[in-house]
Amino acid sequence: MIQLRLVKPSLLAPNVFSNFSPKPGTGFFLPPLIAKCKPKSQMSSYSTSSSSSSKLLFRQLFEKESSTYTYLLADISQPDRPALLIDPVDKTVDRDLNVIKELGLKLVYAMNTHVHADHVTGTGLIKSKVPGVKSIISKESGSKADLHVEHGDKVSFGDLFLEVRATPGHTLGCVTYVTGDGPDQPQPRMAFTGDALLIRGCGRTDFQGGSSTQLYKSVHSQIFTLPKDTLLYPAHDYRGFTVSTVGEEMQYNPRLTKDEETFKSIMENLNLSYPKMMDVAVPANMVCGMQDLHSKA
Ligand SMILES: N[C@@H](CCC(=O)N[C@@H](CSS)C(=O)NCC(=O)O)C(=O)O
Repeated sequence: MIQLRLVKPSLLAPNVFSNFSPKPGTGFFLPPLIAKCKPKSQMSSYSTSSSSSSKLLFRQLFEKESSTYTYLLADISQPDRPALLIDPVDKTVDRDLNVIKELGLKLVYAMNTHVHADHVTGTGLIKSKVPGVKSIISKESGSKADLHVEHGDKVSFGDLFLEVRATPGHTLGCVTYVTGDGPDQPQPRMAFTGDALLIRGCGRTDFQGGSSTQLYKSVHSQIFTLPKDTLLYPAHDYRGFTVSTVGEEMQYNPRLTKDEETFKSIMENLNLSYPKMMDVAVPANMVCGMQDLHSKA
């Protein structure tokens, strides 16, 4: 297995938006499937067709109580068909694990885009049911997990990989996972935006270290700089949308197409009530769904 070089986390610039590339510094080695990469900004024409790669198996799964999307990705060109889940929900873990079994996949990672406030992550349950699966969340989230990622890291599964882009604003530790840029990676690219960017909307910024200024800057610098045909897959949708593109949201997003001051005013006046599950979900998600295990320890 190839060992990939990492930049020491402490050497990364605190403001990732002024300079996307990780700063050069002393390298060290971490678990081999997570490494630093340097994304390229590209522009191209866009369409709404789905992404294709002979290697990628992709499923979008839905949990209806919290209107959450969970994403399953696997490299089916590999004999062991390594797979990962992005934003699994505790209530739908059995369904998701059953699909993984039916498709003959080997689940390697259960990842979160951020500390969710409206539902409990499925990561903890998955780990208790499938030995060997590693939980992943951003270091910036302050949450406990097996592996912590930072802006610029790369999460590999088989020949495919996801690039980590910091997209704070909904919470401080929000990240967007973007499929790789390169030969054999899915085209168009796919971005799993968590609650940073929703289809024709965005995540609220009124709790958990949220900031409308940060959200505006991070979406513009880390998502809207992706190729326009990049497919956008959010963590939630409340109106029945399933997918969008960078080009579409740059043109039609009713919040993020505005100037920064107007955006801030929109966000200050959303008047949303707090998520019903917030008091249960946040503490559980700060330990990546391992609350029962930790309380018994
Ligand atoms: N009613 C739901 C919570 C709805 C909500 O607040 N959604 C969040 C993402 S989950 S924390 C959000 O950012 N919404 C933005 C928007 O514009 O709707 C519940 O009680 O769980």
